[in-house]
Amino acid sequence: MDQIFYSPLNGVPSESKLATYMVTPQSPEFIPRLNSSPSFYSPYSSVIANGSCGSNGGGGAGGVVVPPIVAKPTSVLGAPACPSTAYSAVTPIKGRPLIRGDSPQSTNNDSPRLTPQPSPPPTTAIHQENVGGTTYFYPAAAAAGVTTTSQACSSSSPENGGRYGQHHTAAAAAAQMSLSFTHPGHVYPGPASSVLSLQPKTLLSSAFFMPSEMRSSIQARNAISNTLETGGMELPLEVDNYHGLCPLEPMAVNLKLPVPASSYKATHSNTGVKYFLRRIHGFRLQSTKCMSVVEMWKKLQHSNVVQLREVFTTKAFGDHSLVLVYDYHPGSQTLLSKYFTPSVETNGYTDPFSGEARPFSHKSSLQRTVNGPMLAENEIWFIIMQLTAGLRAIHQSGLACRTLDPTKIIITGRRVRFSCLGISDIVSFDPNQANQLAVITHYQQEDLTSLGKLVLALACRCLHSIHRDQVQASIELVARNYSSDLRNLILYLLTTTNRRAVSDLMPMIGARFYIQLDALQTQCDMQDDELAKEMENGRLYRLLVKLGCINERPELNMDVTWSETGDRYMLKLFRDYLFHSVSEDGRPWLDHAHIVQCLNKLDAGTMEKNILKTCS
Ligand SMILES: Nc1ncnc2c1ncn2[C@@H]1O[C@H](COP(=O)(O)OP(=O)(O)OP(=O)(O)O)[C@@H](O)[C@H]1O
Repeated sequence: MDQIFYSPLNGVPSESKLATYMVTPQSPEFIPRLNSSPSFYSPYSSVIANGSCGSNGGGGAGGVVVPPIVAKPTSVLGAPACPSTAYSAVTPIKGRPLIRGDSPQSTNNDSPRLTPQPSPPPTTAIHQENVGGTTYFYPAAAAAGVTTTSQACSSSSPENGGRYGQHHTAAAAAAQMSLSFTHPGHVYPGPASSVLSLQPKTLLSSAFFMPSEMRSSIQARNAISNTLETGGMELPLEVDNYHGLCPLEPMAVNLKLPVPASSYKATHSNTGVKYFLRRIHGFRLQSTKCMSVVEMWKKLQHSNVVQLREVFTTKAFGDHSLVLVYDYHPGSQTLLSKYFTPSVETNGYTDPFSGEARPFSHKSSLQRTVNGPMLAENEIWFIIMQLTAGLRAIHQSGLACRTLDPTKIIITGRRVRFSCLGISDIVSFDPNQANQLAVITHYQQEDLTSLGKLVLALACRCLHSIHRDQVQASIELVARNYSSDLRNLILYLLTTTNRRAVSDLMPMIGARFYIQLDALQTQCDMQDDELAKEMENGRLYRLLVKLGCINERPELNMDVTWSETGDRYMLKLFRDYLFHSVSEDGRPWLDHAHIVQCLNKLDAGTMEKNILKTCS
């Protein structure tokens, strides 16, 4: 529970138990107030009417309106003339299904449920009433409202021939035109029209929850992040400040790094945050001078770079190991596994006209790849843009990537990141090197050549395409299938006679940049909308937690401060109104919109009244 304390502002008497659970419209948080004076910004006035004896002409059910805030508990618990203890919030089920753009209210035109009404100005005048030993507090304005509503109630009583519940409630709603949500901003207003057109066909569930693809992808990432599979490897329980090591690759040998290495996911022992550890096997740090380079890498923050967090040496693995700690991005794939791994035959059928099986194929050997179809040009440019963005940040920091290889670039969803940066700088650090800058410039040029090879391999969807004797054929393939801009970019990067710079690639990307920017911003809009939805869901969840903690505590021996008696009994009635409503013929009446709407009203502290009928 959130421990938020407010200074007293209005005049609700401190004896009120309700004050303990008051939710302020300004900040609808649970306010535990033990041994402190009450502190409310404005009167809490969520109204729950209790069931009471009575009958109507229609179905033998009856109801009364009780004062706002609290009701007389004995009218339910000890109603002598009403043997039935069952009560129900009668709500018609005549509504049509909720469709996009509908508010839950609009589905039931003849529903007795109350519509949000304009709220009265905050008042500090409190009306106090003692009924049967229980003291009730409500704002003076509400007290007047009660009178009005009670009068409306009697005028539509069964004796007057009205259908008591519905007519009465409608009258109550009419009598409270001046009441409303104090904070209409606390309700998800539905998607913006700009987002609506981007979403797949509306499902009712999407009105409340995120799309199932988004949920399953987040769930998959979380599952990967939480896994503790060690793959049968004997690993130390703790390595420096990290525990829960899980290997991320079966073999402890890394082919693309200058030294044997292995990678793990691990949890930081103090913070519980997960990190990616790259262990360099059997490595002794010769000189601490290389720590200056480590510091430079640690400072480099970019959305296309996996950030280096720290470097330490350890003997926990039984040897002298160097461990580099990076940010962990669950669900990542290397570019190699995503784009250069042979696709699996799904049905056992092999196309006899593909690959080497067709010797006189018009296809070149480059095209006879089983890595999947050639990529759409936009996808290649999307990768180029992210790689050049990351590379630009690296080079501008006076560093070089040095491991620009498909196994050392990871892709998470649509995000591409350089991974394992700084390893080459540490393991091949030469303290005697006089001109470090000249060396870096050389490595930066090598980065650009490697980038050219990678783009060529991506365009041909084949790693063989960058072999010396294949390069010419590969570039012809690119010229045939893609724009001249892509071909020119590759040629520029592979022409090692000129001094190249990553910033020169920007004009070649040109207006494609705007396409990608548009795609990203559209994605941001959609995610923003989902966030708004989930924010409201989180608020409702907290509210339910609070209700759940208070409701149904018979073990507290009918203590008046608990829910079986006294003020908190109203919360139990409200819970039943939320979840246990039945239709007029006694069938369970389940409506998500009703629950959401009622919780929102509770949270906002509306002055509305609901009728609960006792079943005869
Ligand atoms: N920062 C990271 N967060 C999460 N997973 C990562 C991260 N960096 C790499 N990985 C994943 O860890 C696994 C191992 O990475 P590694 O760089 O060793 O790739 P590799 O293909 O095994 O390379 P090599 O052939 O050189 O061993 C890969 O599946 C990669 O997707």
